[in-house]
Amino acid sequence: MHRKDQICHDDYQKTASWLLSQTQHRPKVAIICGSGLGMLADALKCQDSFPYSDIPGFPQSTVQGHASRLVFGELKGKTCVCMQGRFHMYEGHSLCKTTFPVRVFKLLGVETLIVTNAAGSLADSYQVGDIMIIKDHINFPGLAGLNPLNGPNDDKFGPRFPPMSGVYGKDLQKIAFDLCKSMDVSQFVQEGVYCMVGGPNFETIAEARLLHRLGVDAVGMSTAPEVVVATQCGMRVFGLSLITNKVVKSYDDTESVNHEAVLEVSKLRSQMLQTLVSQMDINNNAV
Ligand SMILES: O=P(O)(O)O[C@@H]1C[C@H](O)[C@@H](CO)O1
Ligand SMILES: Nc1nc2[nH]cnc2c(=O)[nH]1
Repeated sequence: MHRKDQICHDDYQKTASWLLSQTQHRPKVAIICGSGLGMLADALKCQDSFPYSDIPGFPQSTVQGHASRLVFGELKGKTCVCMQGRFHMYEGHSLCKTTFPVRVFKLLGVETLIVTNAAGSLADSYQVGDIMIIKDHINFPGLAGLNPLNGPNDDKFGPRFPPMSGVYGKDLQKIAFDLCKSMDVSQFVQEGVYCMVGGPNFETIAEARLLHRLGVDAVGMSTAPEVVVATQCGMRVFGLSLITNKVVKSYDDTESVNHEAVLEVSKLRSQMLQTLVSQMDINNNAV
């Protein structure tokens, strides 16, 4: 029995079949664009694009800075599909809806998922504008029982109890580091642990201190559910956080973060991120 908010295999298949009937592209790589990072899709050649409102079964994005389009195209010889706008739990979507596109991508034949997000830094050494290569995540909603894999397991997508160690592929991280060196931007590049919180409010100072003590380098409101679902169905995952602000950890600090500032920094660094993602040699499996 499926609960009302659960989605069955046929629902994913219907959306995938519709997309396959509308485009000749057969993507192997999917890219999810974080807040203000939608221009990553601009690098795609021979584009076919679909507003989410035209795609059967697709959720709608409600957040400023997230255009609602799925863009197919070629990137450095790879066929890609790019989400210009993701879905967040705080928008009121169930986690199944939030991650709906990832399973659709699996049915399209996608093998690698690239996730990007805007995040606030806890690590003292990070600067606004840095790019953090995600080496692992803490899924706070997941630890509290809010998991997109809850409910009856669909074995066609993967096992009931998928392991989550080594989720972010070391090979792809190394490719990214090497590329950053050759682009001469290593000084802006970090490697760290991303933590998803539910949002939509930003952190209190006590929460920020807690996350810092837990070893979190950057905090945001997305990504982990998508990565969990992609991992369960056997995709390789690579993740990037753009550090849009430093999370306030001191009661003496009078600064505070807001979404407009997040979008502003995203705009400033989106070109570098676009170059990095578009130049990554995903097919190179060298570790
Ligand atoms: O979609 P992402 O994770 O990039 O969006 C972040 C988290 C919130 O949605 C928003 C806060 O400004 O940016
Ligand atoms: N939770 C959270 N999400 C963010 N997204 C961008 N910056 C932040 C932040 O400081 N905290």
